[in-house]
Amino acid sequence: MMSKEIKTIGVLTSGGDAPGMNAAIRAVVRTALARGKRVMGIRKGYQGLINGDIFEMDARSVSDTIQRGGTMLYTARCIEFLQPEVQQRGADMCKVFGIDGLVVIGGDGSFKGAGKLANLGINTIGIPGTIDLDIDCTDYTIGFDTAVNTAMEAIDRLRDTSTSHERCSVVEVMGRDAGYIALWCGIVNGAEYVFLPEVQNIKEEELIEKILMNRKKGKRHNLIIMSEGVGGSDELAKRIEAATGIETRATILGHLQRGGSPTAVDRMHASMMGAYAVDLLCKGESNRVVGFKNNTYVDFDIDEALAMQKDISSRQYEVSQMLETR
Ligand SMILES: Nc1ncnc2c1ncn2[C@@H]1O[C@H](COP(=O)(O)OP(=O)(O)OP(=O)(O)O)[C@@H](O)[C@H]1O
Ligand SMILES: O=P(O)(O)OC[C@H]1O[C@](O)(CO)[C@@H](O)[C@@H]1O
Ligand SMILES: [Mg+2]
Repeated sequence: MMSKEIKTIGVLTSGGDAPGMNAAIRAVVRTALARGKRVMGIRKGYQGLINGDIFEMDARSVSDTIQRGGTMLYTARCIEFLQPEVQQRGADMCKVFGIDGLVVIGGDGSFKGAGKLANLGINTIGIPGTIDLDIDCTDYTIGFDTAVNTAMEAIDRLRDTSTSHERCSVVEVMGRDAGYIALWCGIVNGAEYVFLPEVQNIKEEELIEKILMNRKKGKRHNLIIMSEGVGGSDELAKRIEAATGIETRATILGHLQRGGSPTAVDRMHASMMGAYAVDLLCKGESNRVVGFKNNTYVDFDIDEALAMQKDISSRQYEVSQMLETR
């Protein structure tokens, strides 16, 4: 059977924003126009889709956006979209606006929504846009590089003040279920200890012991990095201070990690993935997620991609432990 020819491509961003989403939107819009398609921008993720917050885009709509953080299409976590009747409303709204192909830029939750629309007859393609790096079918997710560099620079600054006061710092970085930002910062900021949601055997006594040993060795500063998913940085700081007598401060970096101008790495992956997604739609594909594996752009069935479970790199974790102060 001949696959239907896509005439109008919609694009939306969903879930947490990520630096590089604008570069991905720009690539979708300009590639689609280059392939002779109409493009419709959908504001506020699935919320805007069901509300019909949809407008036509041209090449100029994405001018001066490649260097900007956030998403020019806005984003949302639309809880209603978990309901089948609301998903049907989304598919109907696509038809009202003539959208027969849809690119969804977001994380794993957003891909579940895209899968539902694909089952309702809208050709959909997902592009991994999340600072969390928590999608297994791809080695890269748009936003991670910018976010981890932002966290690294912030932690370098904390080290200056912490060392001057001979304090211990507990820093909480983003990652609800995923420890990638924490693990990377553990290595690139030279932390004494990292707490990750993927590693359950937290040994607080070992950490206290290490801080006391470090003080004996003349070390003036200790850095402990914790993923948001582990949580409790304030309480941990209080327990460390009580057990060691060393002044300890907790800092939660929070949403500042999601903002800022995207790095070259993010702009490049976003541009390549955006173009790849449109080409998949032009080939009649649907229910696919774009990935970057072994230095090549690839695509996977959404359901297969969602069934894959991403774990942290055991080698990176091993190296982070080896490089801690001994
Ligand atoms: N099971 C589902 N069925 C339909 N839609 C879903 C489903 N799960 C999530 N979505 C839609 O996708 C949106 C974004 O999902 P979620 O909040 O999990 O973020 P995400 O895309 O995983 O991104 P990130 O984790 O980086 O913030 C949800 O608010 C909802 O609109
Ligand atoms: O912006 P919100 O809704 O507070 O979500 C925060 C979550 O989003 C993420 O930043 C991913 O987008 C997670 O690291 C974090 O747990
Ligand atoms: Mg997610």
